[in-house]
Amino acid sequence: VIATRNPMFPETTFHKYNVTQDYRISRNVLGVGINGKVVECEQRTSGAKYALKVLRDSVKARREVALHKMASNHPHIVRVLDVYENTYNEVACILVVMEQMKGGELFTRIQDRGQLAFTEREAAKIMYEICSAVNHLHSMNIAHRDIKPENLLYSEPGQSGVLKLTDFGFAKKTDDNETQGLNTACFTPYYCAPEILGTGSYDRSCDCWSIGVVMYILLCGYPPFFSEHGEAMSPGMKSRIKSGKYGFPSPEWDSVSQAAKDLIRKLLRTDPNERYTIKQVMDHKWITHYHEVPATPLATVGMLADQKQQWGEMQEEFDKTLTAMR
Ligand SMILES: c1cc2nc(N[C@H]3CCCNC3)c3c(n2n1)NCC3
Repeated sequence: VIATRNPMFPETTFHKYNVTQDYRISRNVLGVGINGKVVECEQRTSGAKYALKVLRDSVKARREVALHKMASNHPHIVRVLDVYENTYNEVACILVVMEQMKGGELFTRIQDRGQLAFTEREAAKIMYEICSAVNHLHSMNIAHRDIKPENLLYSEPGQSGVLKLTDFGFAKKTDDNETQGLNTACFTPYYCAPEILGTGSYDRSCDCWSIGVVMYILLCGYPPFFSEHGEAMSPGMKSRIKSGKYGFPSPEWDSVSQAAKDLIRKLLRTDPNERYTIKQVMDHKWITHYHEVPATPLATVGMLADQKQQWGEMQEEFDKTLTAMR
């Protein structure tokens, strides 16, 4: 069957025939996102298991799928195998077949380590993997804009698992079209104020903020910004984020390296223009020389277990801040 060309995203072709011709869809729901659910499916020819995401057809769904598929040929981004445009109970749907992530979420994996200490060097390796995925996206002018713990999954349980980024529901192209428009012959950009030219990099900078928050949680087991008594996005929390108020409290941060704290300071800058770009992160020795980072045991495993009941609130606050930044 020939996959037809899709005018919306010329480089992405969606199969028009029914996904059930190629895959048996199981009832086993793997996960639920705000823009669709993920169920297990089995490829009929090979019997191999995959993850299927069902989205109602829309411009937003097509953008998500096109950007994810464009970016998915990276070792730390969930691979997209096939995309279908089907009608399902008379509703137009987009169905994405992806590799199935069977190793659970990043922080669940760390929490379940029990007695085996989680070290700063392991945190640095994890950050290197996440940053390489983000570097790949930003070099394609794609901003993910939803980098958070539940979108960082392991491919397999146990040591063979590879950490990957998923969920492109908020991703967007950042080569901002107005600059393209302004590059036409009649316009001489060098007289133009910077804010007119735009750099389209504000979206990318929210990915670097997320990286800073994930790195902070990896190193201590709790988030840098939290509201008093857990109410969602309290005024105090909003001003703290704007003021960038957070610390490296004793004793859990005392043994963390200066290089790690330096990188966090560069990522959790409230002014997006001052915040490190992913290029600068990939030049930071704590990331590129992660194998030389001290293997100091961290308080993370114990703290994640103690903060278990606050974890849901932390995720909600992460979401509220991402929403505010997008
Ligand atoms: C590929 C994609 C995917 N997404 C998943 N879950 C999503 C749900 C929405 C938030 N992000 C993660 C799960 C998976 N997979 N596998 N396996 C278990 C759960």
